[in-house]
Amino acid sequence: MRLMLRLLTLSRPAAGWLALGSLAALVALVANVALLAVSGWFVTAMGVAGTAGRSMNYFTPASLIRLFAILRTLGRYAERVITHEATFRLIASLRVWLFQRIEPLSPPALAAWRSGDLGARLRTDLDRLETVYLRLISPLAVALVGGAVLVAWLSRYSAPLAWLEAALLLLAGLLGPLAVARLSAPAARRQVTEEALLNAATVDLVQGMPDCLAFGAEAAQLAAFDAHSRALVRAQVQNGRAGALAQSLLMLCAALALWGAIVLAVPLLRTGAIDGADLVMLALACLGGFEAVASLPGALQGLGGVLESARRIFAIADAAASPAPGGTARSRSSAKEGMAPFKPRAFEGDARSQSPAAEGEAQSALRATRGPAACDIAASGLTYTYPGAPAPALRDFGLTLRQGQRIAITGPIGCGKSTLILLLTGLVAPDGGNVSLGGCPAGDLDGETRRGCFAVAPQEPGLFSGTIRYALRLADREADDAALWRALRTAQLDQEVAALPDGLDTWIGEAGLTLSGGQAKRLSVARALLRPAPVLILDEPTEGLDAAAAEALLQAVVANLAGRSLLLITHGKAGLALMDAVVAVPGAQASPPQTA
Ligand SMILES: Nc1ncnc2c1ncn2[C@@H]1O[C@H](COP(=O)(O)OP(=O)(O)OP(=O)(O)O)[C@@H](O)[C@H]1O
Repeated sequence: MRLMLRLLTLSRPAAGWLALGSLAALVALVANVALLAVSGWFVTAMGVAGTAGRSMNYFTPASLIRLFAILRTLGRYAERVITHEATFRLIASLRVWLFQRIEPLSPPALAAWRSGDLGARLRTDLDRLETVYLRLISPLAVALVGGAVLVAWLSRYSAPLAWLEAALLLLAGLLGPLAVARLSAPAARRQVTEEALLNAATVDLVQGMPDCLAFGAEAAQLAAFDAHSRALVRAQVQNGRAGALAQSLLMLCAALALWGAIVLAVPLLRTGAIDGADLVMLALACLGGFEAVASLPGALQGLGGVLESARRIFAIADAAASPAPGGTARSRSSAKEGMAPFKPRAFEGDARSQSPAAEGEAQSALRATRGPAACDIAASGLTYTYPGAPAPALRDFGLTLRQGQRIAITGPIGCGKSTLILLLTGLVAPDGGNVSLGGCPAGDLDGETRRGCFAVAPQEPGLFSGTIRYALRLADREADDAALWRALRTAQLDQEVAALPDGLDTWIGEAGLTLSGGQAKRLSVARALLRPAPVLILDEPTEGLDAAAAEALLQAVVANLAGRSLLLITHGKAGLALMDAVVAVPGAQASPPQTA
């Protein structure tokens, strides 16, 4: 019930449209029942009049039939257009709502969800909510009002007939389907879960295919896939049976209503309270009334699955809203209440990088556009443990990086160097310690402002399916081709891109699969260079490059920093001589600080 109320609350923006669509559906329903009843009455009355050799006014019923036929068509058209439009808009906005809710989930929190399962929640589960709005709420309202109107009209002729119709409508449209839905709820829930599992297994299978083949594990993977597929089919069959049962009950009740109407109306005919044409009209109206509840069995039967989808959607939305373990959930709002919004100082440059030699092309490009803001970083006592991890990934770490400084972070594998990036950029909240950016406590900044301080080339480059131009413009949508080529040149990738037949328009495939590891890395570096942020963070940018290429890349990057700070995370020796200091993460052997 709570889930249903939350779903109804979410539909509030489209409530007006859904009400209008329901009104159109009501008009179509009433017109249809009236059309059936009046047609039956008219044909019978004409037959009786013809047999008796009497004349009758057929203009009025013929006009009514035409009117009801037009109203039915218009009503159905309007109902389809309005409710579908409203529902699709609602689902689209719900998708954005959910995306905005999960966006602040830090990468480690999102890593707990399988990507296929996340996709299923964002797509299939959300789409399934359409059933609630389109096939349940609106039809239920129409059935209640339309059924009440019909029963009230029938009661003018015969109270028992009205009661019988009401009882059968209730049984076929509500009680029966609810009972069937209750019986089939476990299967409905299983269907949703199995669909999601199959989705996740499909993604895993496709993404991990090369490894499966390499290790000869494809049979085991396919067996798991097959098991989910069979479980899904079993759940679908059970649901199909339950649906057939509810539909059969509906048809049985409609037939009973027809026969009940005849049985109850015959005595009225005998007493002269109604004539033969009225009897046919009442019987057909009773039968036609079942259109009001025709869609409810299917909708109610799917309710278990819909509620399961809603539960899955709210589970992930609530996970994003609840505080991260040991810290607060990342802020989605702009500055917190009462806090002054972060205003980065205008960038004035750094003496070390202001020499004409050091002032590269990137600097002039950045000055021509927005120019970086200054952002001194001061971090102290940073400690973070990943959810479920037995020990902190980073413990009591401190760092000071003045605007324009270049610092290398070194340390052994797994000592928390990449975790430091997540903590600085606010993608995870520290369990302990503080970060200040531009003299402002980082916790007071909204996510966008905070992330705006950094341009990051992560250890695992996140490249979308698209062209090289598309990948680069993710960092700066306004960057022209000249700027893209400058960034590629600094990242030592321009010659390789220029040699491609399509150049910047070369398609790099899903996750940059058509690129080598080193090329993907350098593309990610070029992308970070394009972002006009005051702090550049490069996580193992030289991985996969030989010593000379690694040195050349870092020399070019440093020459084109244009006053930006550089945080270089590295295992290697390349570029260390260009740094102002080398900081070892606790636990690692500290290298003596070096000056450029
Ligand atoms: N999402 C995660 N969930 C749980 N533990 C994680 C997660 N990401 C990293 N870790 C763990 O945290 C520790 C620090 O990881 P991190 O990637 O920060 O190390 P690193 O110093 O960058 O390693 P490398 O030198 O291999 O790049 C490691 O022990 C790692 O296994």
